[in-house]
Amino acid sequence: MNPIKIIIAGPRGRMGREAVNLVTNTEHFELTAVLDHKFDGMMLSDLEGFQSIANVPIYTDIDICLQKIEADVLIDLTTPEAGPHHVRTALNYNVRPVVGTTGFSKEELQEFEELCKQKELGCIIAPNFAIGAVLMMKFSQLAAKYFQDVEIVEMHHDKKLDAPSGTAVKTAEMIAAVREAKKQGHPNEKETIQGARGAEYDGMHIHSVRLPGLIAHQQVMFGSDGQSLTIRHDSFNRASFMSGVKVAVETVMKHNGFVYGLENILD
Ligand SMILES: NC(=O)C1=CN([C@@H]2O[C@H](COP(=O)(O)OP(=O)(O)OC[C@H]3O[C@@H](n4cnc5c(N)ncnc54)[C@H](O)[C@@H]3O)[C@@H](O)[C@H]2O)C=CC1
Ligand SMILES: O=C(O)C1=N[C@H](C(=O)O)C[C@H](O)C1
Repeated sequence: MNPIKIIIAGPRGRMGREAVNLVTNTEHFELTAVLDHKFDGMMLSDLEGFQSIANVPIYTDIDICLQKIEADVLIDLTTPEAGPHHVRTALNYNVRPVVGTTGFSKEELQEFEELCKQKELGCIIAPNFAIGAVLMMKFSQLAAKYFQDVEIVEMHHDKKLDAPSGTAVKTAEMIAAVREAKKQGHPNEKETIQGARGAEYDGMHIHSVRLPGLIAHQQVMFGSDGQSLTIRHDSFNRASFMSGVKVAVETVMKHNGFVYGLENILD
C-alpha cells in the first residue's frame, strides 16, 4: 500500500508539532512538505525541534507548494485567517483537507461543502479531534432532549485566538438541532456589565474563559427544577487530539463529500 502523502500547515504551532510527530511516526503516512508563514525554501530539519525529520521542504505559498509537491491530504492547524484560504486552495488542487483550525464562518463552511461536491473530493473539518470531547457533545445533545436550560462554559489557554471555541459552537449547534428553542434566563434580565451573560446562540448562553495553564476544557451545564446535570471534558495535552486526526486522514481518503464534526465519521 502506498503511504498517504500529507502536507501540514502550521507545523511549528502547538497542534502542528503534535501532527508532525503523528505523521512521521505512522507507517502508512508520509510528510511531503509543510506550509508556514516563514522560512520559505528551508527544510523542516533546519528548525529547532525538527532536526531528525529529513527531506521535508518548507513553503510559504500554498499555490507553489501544491504545484511542486505531491500530496493527498492537507492537515490545517493554523489560524482563522489562514485556514480558509488553505482549504479552498487545497480543494482546487484536488488535495483533501483535514482541518482542526477553528473560527471559520458559516459562509465559509457552506462554500467548502459546495466545492467538495463540485470536485467530488473529501474534506473533514473537526472542531475537536479528541474522542472524549466528541462524546461530551453527543451526551450533551442527548441530555438536551430532556433539559431545555443549558449554559456552555468553555475554558482555554490564553493564546487562543477565537471565542467562543469551535467546540462550544458545535455543541450549541448540536443542542439546537434537538432542543425546543427557548430564550433562557429571566425575560427581563439586564446586564449591568456588558457580556455578563456571555454569547447567545439560539437562546442558550456560551461563556469563554481564558487563563494561562489551561489547555482545552468544556462543561455543559443543564438545569431543571431541583436538579442539575454537568457534562465535562478536559484535554490535558495536545496528544489527546491526535488519534482523531489519524482517523480523519484515513477516512478522508475513502469518502468523498464534506464532513463537519468527527462524530459523523466515528462508528
Ligand atoms: N480541532 C481540534 O481538535 C483542535 C483545534 N485547534 C485549533 O487549531 C488551530 C491551531 O491551534 P494551536 O496549534 O494551538 O495554535 P498555534 O498558534 O500554536 O499554531 C498556529 C500555527 O499556525 C502558523 N501559521 C499562521 N499563519 C500561517 C500561514 N499563513 N501559513 C502557515 N502557517 C501559519 C503559526 O506560525 C503557528 O505556528 C487553532 O485554530 C485552534 O483553535 C487546537 C487544538 C485542537
Ligand atoms: O485552540 C485550542 O486550543 C482548541 N481549539 C479547538 C476549539 O476551538 O474548540 C479545540 C480544542 O478545544 C482546543
